[in-house]
Amino acid sequence: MKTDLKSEGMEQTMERKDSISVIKGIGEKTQKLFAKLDIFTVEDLIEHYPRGYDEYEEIIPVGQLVSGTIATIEVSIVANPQLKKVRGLTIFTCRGRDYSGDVMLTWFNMPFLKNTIRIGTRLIVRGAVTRKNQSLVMEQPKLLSKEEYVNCLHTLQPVYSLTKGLSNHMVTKAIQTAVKELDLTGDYLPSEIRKKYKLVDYKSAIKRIHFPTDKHTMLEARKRIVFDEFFLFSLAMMQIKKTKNNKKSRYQMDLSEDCDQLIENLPYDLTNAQKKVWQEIKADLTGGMIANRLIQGDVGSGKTIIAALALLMTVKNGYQGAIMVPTEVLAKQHYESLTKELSVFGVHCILLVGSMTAKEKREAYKKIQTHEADIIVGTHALIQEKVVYDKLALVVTDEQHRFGVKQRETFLSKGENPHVLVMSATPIPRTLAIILYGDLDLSVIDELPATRLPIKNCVVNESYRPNAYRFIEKEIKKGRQAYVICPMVEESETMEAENVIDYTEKLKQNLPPFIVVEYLHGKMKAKEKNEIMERFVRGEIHVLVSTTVVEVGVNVPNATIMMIENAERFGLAQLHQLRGRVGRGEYQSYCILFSNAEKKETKERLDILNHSNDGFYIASEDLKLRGPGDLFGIRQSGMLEFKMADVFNDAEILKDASEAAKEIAKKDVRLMLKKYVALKEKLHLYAEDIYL
Ligand SMILES: Nc1ncnc2c1ncn2[C@@H]1O[C@H](COP(=O)(O)OP(=O)(O)OP(=O)(O)O)[C@@H](O)[C@H]1O
Repeated sequence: MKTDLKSEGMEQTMERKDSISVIKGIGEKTQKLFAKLDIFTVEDLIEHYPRGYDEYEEIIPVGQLVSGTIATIEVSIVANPQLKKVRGLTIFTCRGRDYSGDVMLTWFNMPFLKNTIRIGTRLIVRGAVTRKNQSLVMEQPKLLSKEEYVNCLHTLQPVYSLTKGLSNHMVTKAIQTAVKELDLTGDYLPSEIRKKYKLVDYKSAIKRIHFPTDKHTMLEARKRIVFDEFFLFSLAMMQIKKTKNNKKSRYQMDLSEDCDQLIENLPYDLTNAQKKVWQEIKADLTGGMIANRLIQGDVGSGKTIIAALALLMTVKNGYQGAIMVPTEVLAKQHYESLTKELSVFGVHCILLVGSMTAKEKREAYKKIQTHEADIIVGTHALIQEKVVYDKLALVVTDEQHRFGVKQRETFLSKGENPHVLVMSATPIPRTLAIILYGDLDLSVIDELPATRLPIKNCVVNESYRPNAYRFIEKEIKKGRQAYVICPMVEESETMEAENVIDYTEKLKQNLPPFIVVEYLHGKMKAKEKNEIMERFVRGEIHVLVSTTVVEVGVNVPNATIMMIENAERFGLAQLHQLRGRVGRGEYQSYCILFSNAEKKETKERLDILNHSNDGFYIASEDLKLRGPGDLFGIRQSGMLEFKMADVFNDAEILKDASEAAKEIAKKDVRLMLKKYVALKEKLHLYAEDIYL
């Protein structure tokens, strides 16, 4: 019926949940384009916030145009425009002039302009200025009517994320219509919270974030939106914690002497931090409630043995356990170390990864279903539909930030509410972790094994290269191994692969022939990667040249050198992760950071790594220097994806929002009170978005 109303031009009220097709001008084709941006409903559309703003400037004389800037000019067309066709592209060119000079104006694929732009036409145009063959050019400038120009002057024009075929103008127009026609009154955020935290109402926030009159109103709108994102997130986490975590577990366990025996068998003593965390986990598993715990610990702090202990306890209680990791290389490694450590206790581990043959997989499924397998180690393959577990009581996920909440949830649905341990080496401060992982209890391994020698670091330039090669040679002669992280190539994985191969060849020429050098890159098949990694683990490869695929979690304690090319191109947290691949054993380890960058800031940044081996410290320093950026890889996480909020930059708002959520949760976590009806509905939609 809605379409009829639209065609008849009758008054209609748009609903947030309506498809965007109710908006005038959005046909099937445009709808598909919006879908590429994950915009399906009117609500999605109004929550497609600008990624920035364009500030329109005063008209300037052509004589003042500077190449590389954006400017607005008013010119007369002084020669007959030209319309050319070049390889299917129509190019419309004309010469504009004002009292101070000439500029060429060019438009692509807009042949119809010839009907409106002729010799003598006066135009106001805005666009990027470049210089081509000595003349100034504006390509594809925006044509503005006098009225538009006056309206836009000194305002902030929204700039949106787009997709091919969808222009900023189209998105702006659609949002303008939605904001006009949608009833935005009726704020879901309780008024007492708005008052307490000095937040503008929802309607103003939406209007002003898209079409702000000035910076101040935009910032006010932004504050409200960021607050909402954090608030809904925190409240959702609190609900989960209340409803899911406070449930009785059907897998209440007893302590097992075998765990003590495993600790006895280790060639080292657990650190106090490891002991403390193990106590916490034992209390969880024997406590009768479903455990959901995040184990946070710096690289190399020894999280794996904690996972092994928990899995052993699970198996000794007659249940199955699973551990899911982000890469096959890592899965294989965990599989091998668990098999080695646990087979003496009669535990049967199996591996399940994507690269296995259909037959191998079928066998694995069978072993899982019949409980012949006690512990299943694998990648995403573990959550395939075909996998049927038998009494899956514990799920360990490694490096949680690589998995979204959705994947975690799918995994959970495989068992009957198993206990969950999430291992993370992401160095976020405890205060922040408590909020962001609000649905999990938190344990921190804040101590490295005492036997570890601190890694020796150096930041060097090209002139040090021969020394670096000799140093690698010396270490290898002592029986050690080295990682070399290749310069980054951003264009494509294929180019990256070629680059690694070329680089390896060059490196071989610079090292004596007895040194075995191999490479690893993202384009290689999982099987090939595994083979290389296995040979490296066995010590058959001395130097492993790699892209950052080695970053996550591999453990080869015999490797003592990490040499990183173009270190300035990496974030500090990533460099810290890479460096964490060495210094994992009893030998003195070294990290050589190559950088030819001259910039003072770059040097300062790398210097932080040079002087500290503490992930938390490095992260906080990097934050000060660079701002949040993608520092912790947190943006990749499904869980911490906010449309506008930034967990680091907006930490203050995050604190307030979580406080506000706590206040409500304390009184009425399920939002049963009448005054929370709108909030409940909003939260429901939000939660659907992040969990389903
Ligand atoms: N208490 C300890 N004393 C000495 N060595 C230990 C101790 N705990 C673990 N290790 C060893 O330290 C190395 C690193 O441990 P592990 O692989 O568990 O680190 P991790 O915390 O998972 O680090 P990452 O996040 O980098 O993967 C392993 O070789 C492990 O055997």
